[in-house]
Amino acid sequence: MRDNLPPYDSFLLVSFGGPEGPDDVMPYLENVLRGKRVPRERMLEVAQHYQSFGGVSPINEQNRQLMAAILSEFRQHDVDLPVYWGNRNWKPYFAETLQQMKDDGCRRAIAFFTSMFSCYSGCRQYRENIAEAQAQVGPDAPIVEKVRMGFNHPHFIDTLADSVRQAAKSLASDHVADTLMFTAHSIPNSMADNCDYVLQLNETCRLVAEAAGFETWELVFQSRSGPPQQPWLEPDVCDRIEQKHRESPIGGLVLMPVGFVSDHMEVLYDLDDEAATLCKKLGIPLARAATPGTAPKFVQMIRELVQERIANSDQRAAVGKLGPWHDVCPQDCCLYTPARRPASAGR
Ligand SMILES: C=CC1=C(C)c2cc3[nH]c(cc4nc(cc5[nH]c(cc1n2)c(C)c5CCC(=O)O)C(CCC(=O)O)=C4C)c(C)c3C=C
Ligand SMILES: [Fe+2]
Ligand SMILES: [Fe+2]
Repeated sequence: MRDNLPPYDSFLLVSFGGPEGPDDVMPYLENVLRGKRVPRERMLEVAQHYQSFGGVSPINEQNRQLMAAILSEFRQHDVDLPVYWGNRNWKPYFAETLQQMKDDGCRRAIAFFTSMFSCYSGCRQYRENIAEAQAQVGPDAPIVEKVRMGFNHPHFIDTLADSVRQAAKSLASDHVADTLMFTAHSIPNSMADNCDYVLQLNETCRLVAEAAGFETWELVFQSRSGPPQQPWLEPDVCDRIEQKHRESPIGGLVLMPVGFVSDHMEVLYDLDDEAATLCKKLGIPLARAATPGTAPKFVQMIRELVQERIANSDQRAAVGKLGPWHDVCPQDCCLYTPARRPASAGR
């Protein structure tokens, strides 16, 4: 069956999407939270975060810039694929992008998801979304195959380590960066139980800390949205900063948003506003490390993940203990209870 597949003829950037004006905020959040157990008060609270930035999330502009950087990287390295972009929660939605790709004659795409760690939200849900979009477009919809997770790719580790070193340096003139905390999106424990999210995050943090010259580090979580009675991954970033500072005063804190590839609203609000306000109150010097954005090594990683897939190469760059992650997700990959429809298309 795989032997009869058409050659790869396109690249698809798969992302989350964000509102582009005040009227978009509520419909966007309704999309994000569909099927999720999140109290309405939390939804309204998050709506205020977006409204305080004029209702515009920077994520879409960041993805446009990432697309341009990927296209330029492809051109410089003879990767002859057109670049497309689709989102789960805002325009351009996957169905319109796949329709456009079909109209342009694309039959088989390689996809990069803007999630570096495996969980329902960052892996399986995207594959389900793509399968639904393919069903809408019809039998000639392009096949979509994702590249493997890049959490332990050497260029990703280098990108984050550069960023941690840079942040530590920005503190160094009058304060010593003695504390390194990595933050990732909290998820329900019941979601974390069925995937390798925490395993992969710990491995990335360990590798980045080592490369950046930190002997100790901690992984903490942010942007929790569940009801109080539902256990989500902890500790929360602000709780942990406060607790750690009480145990032994922090001389200088580097916060690295390891779980996010660009400075979107959850980074700007939960870290640059909330965590920064807390640090100011406690007198803790803080440097927030930059997310990858369009960093050249990050874009190079995306290009190399695409090339290894096209070449069907057995050379798979990966550092650390876990080895290169799977190209094709197994049937039960990143399941989330209550059980959902199997994601059989959008491999
Ligand atoms: C049950 C899990 C999650 C809920 C509920 C949730 C609510 C929620 N999320 C955002 C905005 C963003 N989330 C992003 C990433 C992200 N979200 C979850 C899980 C839940 N979010 C995970 C595991 C992740 C990381 C993996 C991924 O899908 O990317 C992002 C960043 C997306 C990106 O491409 O960088 C945003 C933005 C809101 C507003 C929200 C509602 C309260
Ligand atoms: Fe989220
Ligand atoms: Fe997966």
